[in-house]
Amino acid sequence: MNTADTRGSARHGHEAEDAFREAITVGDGVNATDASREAQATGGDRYEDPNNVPDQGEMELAERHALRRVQGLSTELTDVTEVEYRSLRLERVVLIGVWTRGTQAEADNSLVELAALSETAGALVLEGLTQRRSKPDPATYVGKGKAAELHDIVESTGADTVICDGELTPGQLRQLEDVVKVKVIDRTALILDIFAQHARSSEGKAQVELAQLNYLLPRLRGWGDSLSRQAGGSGGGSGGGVGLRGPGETKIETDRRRINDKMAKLRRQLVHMRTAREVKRDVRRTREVPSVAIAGYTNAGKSSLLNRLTGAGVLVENALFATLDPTVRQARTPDGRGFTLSDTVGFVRHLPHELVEAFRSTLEEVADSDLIVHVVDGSHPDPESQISAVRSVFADIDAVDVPELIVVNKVDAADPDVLRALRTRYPDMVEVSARTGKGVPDLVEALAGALPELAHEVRALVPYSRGDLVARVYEEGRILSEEHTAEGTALHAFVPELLAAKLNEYAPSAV
Ligand SMILES: Nc1nc2c(ncn2[C@@H]2O[C@H](COP(=O)(O)OP(=O)(O)OP(=O)(O)O)[C@@H](O)[C@H]2O)c(=O)[nH]1
Ligand SMILES: [Mg+2]
Repeated sequence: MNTADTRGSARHGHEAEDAFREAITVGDGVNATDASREAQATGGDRYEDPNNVPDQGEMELAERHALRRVQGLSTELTDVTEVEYRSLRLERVVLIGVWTRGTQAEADNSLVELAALSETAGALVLEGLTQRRSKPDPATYVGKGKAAELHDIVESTGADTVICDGELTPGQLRQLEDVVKVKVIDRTALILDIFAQHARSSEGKAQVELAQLNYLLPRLRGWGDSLSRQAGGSGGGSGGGVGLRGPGETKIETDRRRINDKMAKLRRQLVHMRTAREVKRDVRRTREVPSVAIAGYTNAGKSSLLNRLTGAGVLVENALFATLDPTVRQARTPDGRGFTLSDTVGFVRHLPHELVEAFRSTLEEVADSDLIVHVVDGSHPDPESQISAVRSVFADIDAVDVPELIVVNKVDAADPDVLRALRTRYPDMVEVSARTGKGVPDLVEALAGALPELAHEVRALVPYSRGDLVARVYEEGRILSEEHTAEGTALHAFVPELLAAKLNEYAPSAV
């Protein structure tokens, strides 16, 4: 379709003065399936500082790019049965982003990511549009004239939902809906929806539902009056479509107090679940086996890497947020030292704060670990922006003191220039491909080297009745020598503190 230019120049009289700073970009015909997802990039942090007005030159340049289509955004359907299947349960969506700063490429990349998120949620992406503005319109997010254009696009494509690339106020959602006449959801609701679909454990489901209710509460009034929203299934079902799964309209109709009651109940349940998980973790702690958390941007290949390292059989999917429930696996260094490796939920730019709050206890496992393996998608055009998004979550959950090992994955598909830039920036990084296995031995070595030091060197003669202690030295320590004598096992080893104290009972005069 090449109607972009005509759409772009269709200015509305009342906003003529805004004309130069409102350039709407229209995207279509783009495939946000595998190819573009692999090519996706992350844009700048566009909503963090709405007062940061880009300079005039940038804006003028933007004007020249008016009505640029963002390529690669619409869902490609490969066969007819897929079309039928999707039309039953998927929504047809138009994406819209307000681009306040950064480059055109960043703005486009951000919309590509939004398309990937939308598809992960099960939507069919018809168009992607960005508008250049100094800040989002306080009433309708995009400017009034552009909202009217958006309405025309929605009508001509037959879309039933508009997804905005930001967090909108309840008022903005309602007013934009009034103009475009279809359901409008924002990035936060979209991410919550994906989490609702993917949560498996009861803790994960409770966390997501709490986050959804928290999001819903201030929006109760704005939603559901002018448009008839489908009722969502309760508790993370799949009934309501994008943005409406989970609490859904049944809850909208109930009063705030019931929602608050429900939230209080969920919080209580979560405290119990958390206690159970902490007990398990404490058991691991007393064994003094170091814990390594695999963290990183969503789709970076964390689960693939865990599988590669341990053969764990963890779900790998080219979808965002495939993993929501932490998986813990046992692993061993080449010299036999045991440690745990845990897979975690992926991070994303502007992770809704409701979710960071809800997932705090899960994320705290990252903060409590002895080492963070920060997996980076080397095949992404702009991995640095993903690294900084992930690090800002580390800061949120107080994980900044945990040693971090940067592991650049997907080197088989990475651009050599991108890798070169990363190497300069992170000289200690390890390069791997979970797919081909390349670099994995280096990673294992780097991991072994980065585990906390075994500070205690002990010599002990452990009686054969205490075979359990010898087993623990195998598990938690590093054995330098071992000899079976008449009185017991003579050991010379490096071990962690608690174990050293126990072994000292059998040391050292006899050795
Ligand atoms: N080319 C290439 N693709 C990879 C590699 N590692 C993983 N992938 C692909 O990247 C996609 C995401 O992999 P996952 O392991 O699910 O990523 P994740 O980080 O666990 O993702 P979430 O759990 O969704 O946050 C899948 O399609 C993998 O097949 C690699 O080394 N090279
Ligand atoms: Mg995963």
